[in-house]
Amino acid sequence: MVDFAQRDPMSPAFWDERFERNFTPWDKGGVPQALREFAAASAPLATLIPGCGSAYELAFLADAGWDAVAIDFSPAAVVAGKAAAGAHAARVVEADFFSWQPAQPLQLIYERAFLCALPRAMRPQVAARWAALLAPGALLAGYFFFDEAPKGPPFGIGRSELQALLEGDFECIADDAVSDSIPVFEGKERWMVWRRR
Ligand SMILES: C[S@@+](CC[C@H](N)C(=O)[O-])C[C@H]1O[C@@H](n2cnc3c(N)ncnc32)[C@H](O)[C@@H]1O
Repeated sequence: MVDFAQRDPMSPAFWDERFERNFTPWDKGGVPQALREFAAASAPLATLIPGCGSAYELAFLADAGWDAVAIDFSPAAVVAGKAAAGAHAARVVEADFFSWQPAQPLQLIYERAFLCALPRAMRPQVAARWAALLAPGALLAGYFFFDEAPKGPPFGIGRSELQALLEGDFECIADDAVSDSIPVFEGKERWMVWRRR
């Protein structure tokens, strides 16, 4: 019998199936360079990593003294994330981004391959949730995937579409080329930092 949940990226089963058969072409296998540089230049921030997958960034930030939590709604992703997090495994939590509530105010949401994992129609809801979770001055920082291919995931976005999506609630304060992309994102991703208005 066909399991339709496995064809819907809004369903945890879609992602479970990929983690369980080790088909994770978005997975960098480590911490990307621009995040390393951002963290080195910043005081520790209370950070959320939504749709964390393998969550390499969680241990990196926690080891540096950041109060970071990583969430994913796929149980198989959480298993992978906890394994990568080692001593910080308790900070990798099974939760849905759209209903999870922070225990304390967030200062940063880190984005990598989460926005592009969801159907294009979900973008206004993702942006609204980012805005709701961040107080004025807090940051949304990470990797944004620019592409026009209709099929996904990953579902790329256009530059003007991203601007229109975020400019009501966020101001872009960094927009940089990425030096260490993996093949699926090569030449099509930017490191961006957006500050909540
Ligand atoms: C393409 S993967 C990216 C994983 C990770 N951010 C990375 O860079 O490797 C997308 C992840 O988002 C998770 N996800 C999708 N929708 C979610 C939701 N509503 N709440 C929490 N996690 C979600 C999936 O389970 C999957 O692990």
